[in-house]
Amino acid sequence: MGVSYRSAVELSVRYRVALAPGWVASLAVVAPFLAGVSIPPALQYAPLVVSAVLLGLPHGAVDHLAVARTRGERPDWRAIARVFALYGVVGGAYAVTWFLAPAAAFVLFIAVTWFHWGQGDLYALRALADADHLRSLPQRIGTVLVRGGLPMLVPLLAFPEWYRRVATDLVSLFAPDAVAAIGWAFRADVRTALALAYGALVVATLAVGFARADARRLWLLDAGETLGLLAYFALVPPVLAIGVYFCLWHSLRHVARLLLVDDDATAALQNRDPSAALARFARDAAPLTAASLALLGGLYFLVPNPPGSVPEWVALYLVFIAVVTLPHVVVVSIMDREQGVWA
Ligand SMILES: CC1=C(/C=C/C(C)=C/C=C/C(C)=C/C=O)C(C)(C)CCC1
Ligand SMILES: [Fe+2]
Repeated sequence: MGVSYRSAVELSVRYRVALAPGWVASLAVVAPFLAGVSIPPALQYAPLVVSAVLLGLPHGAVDHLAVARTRGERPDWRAIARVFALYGVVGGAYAVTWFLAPAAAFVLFIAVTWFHWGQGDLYALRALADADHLRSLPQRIGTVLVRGGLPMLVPLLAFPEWYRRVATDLVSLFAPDAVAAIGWAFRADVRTALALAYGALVVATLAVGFARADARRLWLLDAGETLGLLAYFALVPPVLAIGVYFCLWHSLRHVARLLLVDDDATAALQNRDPSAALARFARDAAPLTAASLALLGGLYFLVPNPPGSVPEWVALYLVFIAVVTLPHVVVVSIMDREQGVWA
């Protein structure tokens, strides 16, 4: 079975709306670093802050409508209630885990994001770019691990001290000493072993894809994105790199996916009116984005060591993102199954 999607929307529109902005943004962000210009650390937090209202947080705020729409149904209150229950149970349990075992919760956050951002790119390659070289399940698993490893592993290899600082900021909201439990991850021998294993996976996955590709152009797109992001995450400090990637790569691609399961938004895209399609998304996402920000405010009062600086507020925001990402991954995995992304 092949992946199912709305081929009704032309490839050029899918490229322009979903894929090109991420390419342009990552090139624009990497350029100053190649030129040796440094960006003040305070400014590096800006994209993550912006992601709370633009694309980032909102991309998950349509989950309550997404499963029904993917199945070609109108979301009724039962469908919506099921997703709310999922968020309450899975997100609630994970929130409790942050209080009880923050270091373990952090490691789980990295692992879940690794999978989730990889799965997003698998969909984008197959359904948005029409790539045909990922023919077997092992290739798809390899691609998910490679794509998710770009934002989650490459920064650990290239900027271990930044990575440790952010990990410390998150864990310290709950227990300042607990970060010692993940000190092993920053050791040179561990990072070298991870780099070798990951490098081998990248080469193997791209090589098998090359051998199986009918359309070399689309394999080139995959290889170009992979190696381009590898350079991007190796050169741009991670808070900035991940902030931009989160909004304009992962979230934008997922928003495009949501537009393609919404009949009215799809019609707008067919009419080459992406603004009308995005306006529909904004309307759908606004209520739960606002509710999420209120919950984030509530979390401030619950953590043992509330934030007092921008990095600490961003850490609190990331903990909140972690909690909502776990149920979000369940929703996206159901969409994957319905759309045959892995099949
Ligand atoms: C900011 C940052 C990090 C983590 C970011 C994560 C894990 C973000 C996850 C966002 C999600 C899951 C969004 C939903 O789709 C690292 C890697 C510790 C390195 C230092 C900078
Ligand atoms: Fe997502």
